[in-house]
Amino acid sequence: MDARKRSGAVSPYDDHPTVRLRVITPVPKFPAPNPAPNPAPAFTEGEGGVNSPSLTTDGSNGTAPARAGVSISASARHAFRTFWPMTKGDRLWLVLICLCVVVAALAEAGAVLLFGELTDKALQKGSVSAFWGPAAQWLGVATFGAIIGYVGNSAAVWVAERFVMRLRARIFGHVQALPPHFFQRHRQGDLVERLTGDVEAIEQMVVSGVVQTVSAVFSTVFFFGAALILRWDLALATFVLAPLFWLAARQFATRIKTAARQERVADGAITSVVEESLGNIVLTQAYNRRRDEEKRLSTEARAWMRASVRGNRLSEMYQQLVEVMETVCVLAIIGLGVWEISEGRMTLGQLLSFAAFLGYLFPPIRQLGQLGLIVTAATAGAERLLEILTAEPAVTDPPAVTDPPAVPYPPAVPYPPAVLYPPQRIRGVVDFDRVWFRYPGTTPGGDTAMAGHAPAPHALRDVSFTARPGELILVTGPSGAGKSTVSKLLPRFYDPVAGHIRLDGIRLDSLPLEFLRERITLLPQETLALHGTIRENIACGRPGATGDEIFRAARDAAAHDFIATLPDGYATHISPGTAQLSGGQLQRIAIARALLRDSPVLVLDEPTAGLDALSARQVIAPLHRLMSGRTTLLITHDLHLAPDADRILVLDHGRLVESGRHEELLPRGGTYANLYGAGAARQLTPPS
Ligand SMILES: Nc1ncnc2c1ncn2[C@@H]1O[C@H](COP(=O)(O)OP(=O)(O)OP(=O)(O)O)[C@@H](O)[C@H]1O
Repeated sequence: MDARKRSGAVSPYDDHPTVRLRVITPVPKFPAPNPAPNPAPAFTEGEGGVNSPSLTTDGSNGTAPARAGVSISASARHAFRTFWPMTKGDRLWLVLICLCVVVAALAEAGAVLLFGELTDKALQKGSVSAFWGPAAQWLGVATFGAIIGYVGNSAAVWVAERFVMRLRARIFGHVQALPPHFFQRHRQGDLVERLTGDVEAIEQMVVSGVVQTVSAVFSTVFFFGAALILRWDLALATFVLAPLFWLAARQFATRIKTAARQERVADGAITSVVEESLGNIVLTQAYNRRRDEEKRLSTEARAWMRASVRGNRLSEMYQQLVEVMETVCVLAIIGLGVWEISEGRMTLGQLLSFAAFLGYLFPPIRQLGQLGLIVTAATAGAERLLEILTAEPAVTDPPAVTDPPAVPYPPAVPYPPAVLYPPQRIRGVVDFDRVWFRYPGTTPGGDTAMAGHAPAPHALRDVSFTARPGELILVTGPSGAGKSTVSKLLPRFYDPVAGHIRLDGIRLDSLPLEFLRERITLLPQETLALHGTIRENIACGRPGATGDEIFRAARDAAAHDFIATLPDGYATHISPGTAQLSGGQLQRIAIARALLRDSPVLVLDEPTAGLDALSARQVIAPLHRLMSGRTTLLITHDLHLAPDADRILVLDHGRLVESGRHEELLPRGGTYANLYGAGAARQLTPPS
């Protein structure tokens, strides 16, 4: 039996065979963006929900130093307390695994005692008949230990993977509810790294860490107990040396952690560079940026290599130092043993058993010292995840209510006399009532990135208008005027900072989010495709739609004909950024999806942007069909549809500066007339 091997890992960079075989990959430590102590977003035991307390996100890339003033052990305790509740449901398994670990350690201690007996009774005397009894017992104990070890290890892997799966699902669920600006401020590669590597690091602390601690503590107790029984005086002399291992681990902890943190940050940076580069391959090739991109990757790869080499070198140094210390201890004990044998106070079997116990005893002691390294490395991962978990969604569901809101808004248009809440049917009256809005994180003081800067102006200032069912409201204005912001407030990606938005007289923030988003269809500027077939891409407008309904929607969106010419027709696979379909074709699939959704309110954000004249013409008719009978907000620079609009809202610097029909606004010679004139001039100007 290889004592070193069974003892498990010697550094955070090694495998840990005793409990589970996962490479421990320590992670970088993130600062808490709030100066105040950060409350843990505890996973509540009952439903496993995530509280999202006061932490704001700062877009940090993880290279910042550790939280000032918070010791490693305090942040480890904080992280453990935060994630431990997630083991609920598996705790009985954990107890069972720990029992297996304890029994396996006991079996090993028994096997070593039997080895001593075998040496004294059979080996030293050269008696074959005395061999069989202890040999059979040893084999029995070893087989029993192996079976228990197998059961324990398999269960540990199962529980650990379940924990990882559950934690990843929770974090992913939380990330999906975060507002768009969160994703603009975090590189995708870094988020991917957190959802993979960091999640596994937490597992190392919460599940494997607990099992490893139990294993190490009990192994130490058993082997030390057995050594005491054999020769208490030698055993005590050995144990005096135990703090040496702890001291060595302490010396290396901080340096190993720093290297591990740098490696993890570099890992995320490499993923980001690859993703960004491949996602932008056209630009890269068209502008001959290949070498620049290679240089970018090489810079990150070098940082990763440096950190990885440094981490492994430290880890190796630690291992070798510990081995030398062990050798010194073993030699001292053997020297003492030889003296004891020569004096007739000890048998050879006892000495060999004692030396074997030492071989078994050192690794769990070393492991206990080194558990600190594993935990501090995992703590860094925990902090990175906590940063995500404490990022608050910009909007939340209202508390479940069945009654009408306490203060009903006096409707600007006649409503049904009794409004059920949430109403059975939404007519689609959209009402902006003195709405002010500023993007989160653009206020100085609210975001470290903004400190020392002037406040960003409000994206919307005191905007009021009403859109009724069947109306086409065209929202236009110069670039940066706040047009797209209107489209983000309606499906509640954000809430106004002042004023209210209402749907059929009900404040949006008092409607369940899912309910609201089912009734407001947004066609964003970028044409969005999901991974899947064209049929699935259309059907996601209304899950459960029949084949006929999908075909009808595709026909009305003028998409059926081109889909039918594709080799796999509706079964053609597309994905985000697909090059198989043109922008106009993708837009028509998006229109088919929206038609199928059949919601009373429609928000179209630049539906013809990026399309050539022919493609733009091809989507106009389907768009008209889509808009018919609904409340439509059409956000656009393109004023082709302006004469058809029931009202045109002109925004400038976040303010609603003009409102009226095309023929009313044009003669005023204001912002609208300028925009319309500029658009017409653009079309009349021949390309140079
Ligand atoms: N995520 C964001 N974070 C901070 N500020 C933002 C964000 N998105 C937009 N803004 C700012 O809000 C203002 C309004 O932006 P918006 O996108 O609504 O303008 P727009 O009229 O749609 O412009 P364009 O016609 O160029 O699309 C701009 O000053 C813009 O810089």
